[in-house]
Amino acid sequence: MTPTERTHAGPVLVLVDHRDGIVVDTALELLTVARTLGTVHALWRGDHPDDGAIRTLGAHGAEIVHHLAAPHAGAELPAVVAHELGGVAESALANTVLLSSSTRHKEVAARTALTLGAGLVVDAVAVRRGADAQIEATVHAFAATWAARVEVARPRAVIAMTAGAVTPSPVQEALVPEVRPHDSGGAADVHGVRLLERTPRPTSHGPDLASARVVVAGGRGTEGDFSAVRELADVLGGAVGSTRVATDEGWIGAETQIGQTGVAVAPALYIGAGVSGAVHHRSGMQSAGTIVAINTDPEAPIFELADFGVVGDLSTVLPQLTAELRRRRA
Ligand SMILES: Cc1cc2nc3c(=O)[nH]c(=O)nc-3n(C[C@H](O)[C@H](O)[C@H](O)COP(=O)(O)OP(=O)(O)OC[C@H]3O[C@@H](n4cnc5c(N)ncnc54)[C@H](O)[C@@H]3O)c2cc1C
Repeated sequence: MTPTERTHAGPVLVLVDHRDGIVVDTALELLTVARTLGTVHALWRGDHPDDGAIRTLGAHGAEIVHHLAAPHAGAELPAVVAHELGGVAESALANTVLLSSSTRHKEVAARTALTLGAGLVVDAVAVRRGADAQIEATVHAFAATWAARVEVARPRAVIAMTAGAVTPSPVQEALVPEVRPHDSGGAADVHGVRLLERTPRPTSHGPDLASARVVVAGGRGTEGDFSAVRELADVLGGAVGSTRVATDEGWIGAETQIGQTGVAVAPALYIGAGVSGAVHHRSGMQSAGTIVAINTDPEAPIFELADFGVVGDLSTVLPQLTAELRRRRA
């Protein structure tokens, strides 16, 4: 491959996640990274972004917002999102695509890379340009016991970034992005899959787990009673997480599971209550800024990585902690 073939120059396209029309933190993180790599384009799927959302995107460096109404059934299927993301990347001449490394978006990332013939990196915690403008990324491998630096060896790159890996920051002078409408490209079944049924799962009213700044997780030690975990998460404005034991037991929804086969989180604060710290769980939370462990067993492996530990019964410690936080806030 010649140096010209290897270049990743051109705009960087960011898939923007939003909730009820409000840009989520992970999207702001991606925009913050994107502008260190090149001109920033954002892809907004769903109802037209309102003025506030467009201002937020401009404040974080987006020069162009591509809008795709995506009104058809099955619009959220990864095959469909990937098809549309790839199409917009082609039309915008974007050789680099950034999206969040959530479970669903990893599939979108893989499919988009296939569509574009791009090099794919998932679970990236940092992205930069190398000496010859190639995209390089740092990924955490083997339950985050290794940090690996990789270079994308194709002219195009699709990078899925771990939530919370960077701190989002606005540009000094906000941009006023141009909004470009796009066609959604037809019904879902043209992409080889068709939506048969959609059943919303009951979710907590707290922030999104993958991008939450505070996560309070409960494990087997809760014995199925997550009320103290939820109360502490509420008072801290955090998300509730869990171990696989807790989800396998049916104590809490599978969408809260943190770890190798669950969600990877990197909050500023992780509190684990009745969680042993098994390697499969650690791989999803050990990038947290500060780790607090509450466990009756002083030999529990989670204490090896905890910044603060309490050896005690969570049914006593959590309510005390919650009460003290409430008292201080009052
Ligand atoms: C292929 C594979 C993939 C997996 N993927 C995941 C994954 O994604 N996420 C995940 O979490 N697990 C995963 N697991 C399971 C993982 O290996 C562990 O079994 C699991 O994380 C343990 O959950 P736990 O900490 O709740 O339970 P345990 O390991 O049983 O630990 C419970 C802890 O609670 C403490 N405790 C008990 N009572 C109290 C109390 N009253 N107060 C305070 N502490 C108390 C105990 O001392 C103990 O340390 C996976 C396993 C496999 C094989």
